[in-house]
Amino acid sequence: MPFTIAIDGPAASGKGTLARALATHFGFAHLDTGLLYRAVGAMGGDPIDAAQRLQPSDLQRSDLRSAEAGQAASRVAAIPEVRAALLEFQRRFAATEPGAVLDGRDIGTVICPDAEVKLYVTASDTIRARRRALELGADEAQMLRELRERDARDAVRDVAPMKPAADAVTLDTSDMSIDDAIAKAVEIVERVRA
Ligand SMILES: Nc1ncnc2c1ncn2[C@@H]1O[C@H](COP(=O)(O)OP(=O)(O)O)[C@@H](O)[C@H]1O
Ligand SMILES: Nc1ccn([C@@H]2O[C@H](COP(=O)(O)OP(=O)(O)O)[C@@H](O)[C@H]2O)c(=O)n1
Repeated sequence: MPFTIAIDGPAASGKGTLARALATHFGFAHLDTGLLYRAVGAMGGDPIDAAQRLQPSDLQRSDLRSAEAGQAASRVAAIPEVRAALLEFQRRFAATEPGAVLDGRDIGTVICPDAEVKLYVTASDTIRARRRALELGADEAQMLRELRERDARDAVRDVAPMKPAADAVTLDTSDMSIDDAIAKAVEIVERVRA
């Protein structure tokens, strides 16, 4: 039986950091599902067509981490046909790996509703903006506006909106160092695996 860890939460809350650390700690495979939407947004043209033609090599583009790519991702992510085109790949990843960590917005609610562990990672928007500004070398106030706009769009869309699954454990990392957050996440997973 595969063991799946679902990690959701708003932009720059620390999902990817925790997902990578958990994958390393437990020897699991990791899928950053945001990259799929970022790649579709960056491909240009008709987003539905882009999602249907998406190849693993499209995820290797070097421009996917930018704030602009994040905004473009959030716009194409609201299109139901784009989400439908990406769903099977994500589910298959979780089902075929003996242990898998997926991070995104709808992993615990839509992609892997039966995941053994569901984390909803949050932090205050000002702290998230500061972290992302530091990461990208960008202006903090601009990052705050960008994150708020993207979170609002992700939370209100009709299909697979960003929200915690009913059975998710919320981890607020506002006052946690990266090491503290990783230790807490490992502890939550270990409690389930025991
Ligand atoms: N607990 C934390 N304390 C300080 N910085 C953090 C923490 N968690 C993550 N970061 C940093 O914040 C930025 C965003 O984290 P990331 O894991 O990419 O978030 P997400 O995947 O949710 O967008 C990265 O630069 C990361 O190193
Ligand atoms: N499972 C997912 C993952 C990302 N996304 C969309 O893709 C965008 C980029 O996601 P991301 O996880 O790479 O963004 P960050 O949280 O790293 O800033 C999000 O703002 C969402 O609109 C989604 O809708 N569903």
